[in-house]
Amino acid sequence: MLFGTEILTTAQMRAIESAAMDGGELPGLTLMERAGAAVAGHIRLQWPKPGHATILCGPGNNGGDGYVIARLLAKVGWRLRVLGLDNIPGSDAGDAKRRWQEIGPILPLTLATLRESPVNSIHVDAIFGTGLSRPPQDEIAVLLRHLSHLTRHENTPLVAVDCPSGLCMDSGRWLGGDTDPPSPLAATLTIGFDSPKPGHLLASGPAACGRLIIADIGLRPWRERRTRQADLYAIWPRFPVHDRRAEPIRSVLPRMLGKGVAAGQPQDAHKYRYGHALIVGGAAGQDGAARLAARAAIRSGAGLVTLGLPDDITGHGRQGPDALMLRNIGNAEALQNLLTDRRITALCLGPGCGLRRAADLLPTAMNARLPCVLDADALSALAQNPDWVGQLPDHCVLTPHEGEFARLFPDISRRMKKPARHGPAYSRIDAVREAASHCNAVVLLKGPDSVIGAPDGRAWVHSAFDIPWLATAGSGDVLAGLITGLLARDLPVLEAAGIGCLLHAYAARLFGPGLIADDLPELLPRVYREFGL
Ligand SMILES: NC(=O)C1=CN([C@@H]2O[C@H](COP(=O)(O)OP(=O)(O)OC[C@H]3O[C@@H](n4cnc5c(N)ncnc54)[C@H](O)[C@@H]3O)[C@@H](O)[C@H]2O)[C@@H](O)CC1
Ligand SMILES: Nc1ncnc2c1ncn2[C@@H]1O[C@H](COP(=O)(O)OP(=O)(O)O)[C@@H](O)[C@H]1O
Ligand SMILES: [K+]
Repeated sequence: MLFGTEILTTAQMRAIESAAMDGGELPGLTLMERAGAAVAGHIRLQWPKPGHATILCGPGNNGGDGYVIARLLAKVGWRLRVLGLDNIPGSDAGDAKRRWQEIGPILPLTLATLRESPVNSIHVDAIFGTGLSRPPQDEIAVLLRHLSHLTRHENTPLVAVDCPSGLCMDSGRWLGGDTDPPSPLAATLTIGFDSPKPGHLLASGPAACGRLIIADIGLRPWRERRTRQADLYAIWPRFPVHDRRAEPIRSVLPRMLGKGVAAGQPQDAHKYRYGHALIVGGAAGQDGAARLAARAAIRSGAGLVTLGLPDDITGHGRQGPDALMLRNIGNAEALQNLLTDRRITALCLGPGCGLRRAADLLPTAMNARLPCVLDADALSALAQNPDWVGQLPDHCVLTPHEGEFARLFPDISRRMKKPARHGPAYSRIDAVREAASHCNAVVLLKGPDSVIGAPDGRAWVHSAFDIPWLATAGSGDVLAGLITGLLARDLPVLEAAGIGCLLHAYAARLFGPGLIADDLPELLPRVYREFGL
């Protein structure tokens, strides 16, 4: 099942470009003209009145795009300063450069020439693209430092061609050497080509790119002709994509979430057909977390949801929807007894559980061999007992935030945090894939750039940089409950985690700032309506 927008690594992008060029069907210079024309077109949309532009052209094909942009803007009345370096003779970039030189001069790409640009000039960064493999050095490093200052502190508009220079497009991390620390650019607009790259969506990428647009340069036939199945998707693009590749997700959702005839369900369906989720929470004072999870589970469309709390608090007056069933789960034995009910189809352990209780209940929860979500304290209990990692049931989702991930997978986390000295740098996607394969479970590493990885290597990225208000106490508990509800409803495990992540963020997007976690489950019916369910 494929949906979302495919993310291409830089190596995959290069392979697709080569396939197009090698067949002679799409010469490199034509691709470069299309890339340059796409950027020039978006510059004109953003600034309809011709003004002044400073185009910074690097040594490779990214620089070649820059010369095309210069030529096309000059044609429609823009005033230009073009700064460039030597190009490899005979390259497409060399040809693009010569065509520009028939119109105007090229000044050296140095700090001194950059400083002479008029203050009202927009700047176009065509220095490095996906070919950057080591940290920028010497004169270019100095120039990028100044450009970083202009974009971050002087509000200089910057248009990045493919990506802001210095960013590793496989990880979204700035490449930095020992002597030249990274100079983070903050572009106004980034125009990427054909498909998003990991660097557009992860880590420092989104803040560096500003508004992201993915432009069509006619590579779709070669992208689709590949024999290997795609395994990396952006599941909710916050960027306009040139074609409608994101569309299928809308058609998959009704099938997965809808109930009744229209969704292909038998007409005699009853609540047990939609699953029974068990959410196990903790002691008084912390029981809110499990209550939030249970609310989300029942709003996921699960047929029944049971909230299991310790003996001492289930009797203390009810809170939350009356639709929830309450059970006393005082210890592992009580959990074991409850789990003999074969109608329970998924389990969530962790939110508000407390570490001791989570550690006490976790072996029993794992032994049930049910689809399950382990969150919060259950993850800490797992981190303290690394032997248990090998005993996780088949359909298991771990939902760590960065701190929990570091406790669970300290070596992987250290690799992810080591300074990025060369590309492709170790990314959140690499880390999650490694973790998922290590524990044979789906791992959802939460954050503004959530990555969901399956043990078979499939991975989905969800970008939530546009909704910082989702980072609010209890929102992770809601996510855990929502995923549990979807698992109870028999969604495959990667889909349950990914779609849970998507619906959760979509609810936050609908609500806007001021959101508290309690609002999220109540917004789910509106989210389903927006998806046409
Ligand atoms: N025909 C193609 O392959 C197309 C490429 N396009 C553009 O080309 C870009 C990729 O081009 P390239 O692969 O030439 O690479 P880039 O233009 O991104 O830059 C890499 C160039 O700089 C050198 N380099 C790498 N790191 C360096 C460093 N730290 N200091 C100094 N030099 C360094 C590399 O050896 C290479 O020559 C894309 O981002 C896109 O903008 C587009 O024109 C579409 C078509
Ligand atoms: N900066 C951010 N922007 C958008 N979403 C975020 C950001 N940081 C975290 N999130 C999301 O918010 C939720 C927080 O979960 P978690 O850290 O478990 O919080 P809690 O334990 O308080 O429930 C996750 O879904 C995560 O992906
Ligand atoms: K660039």
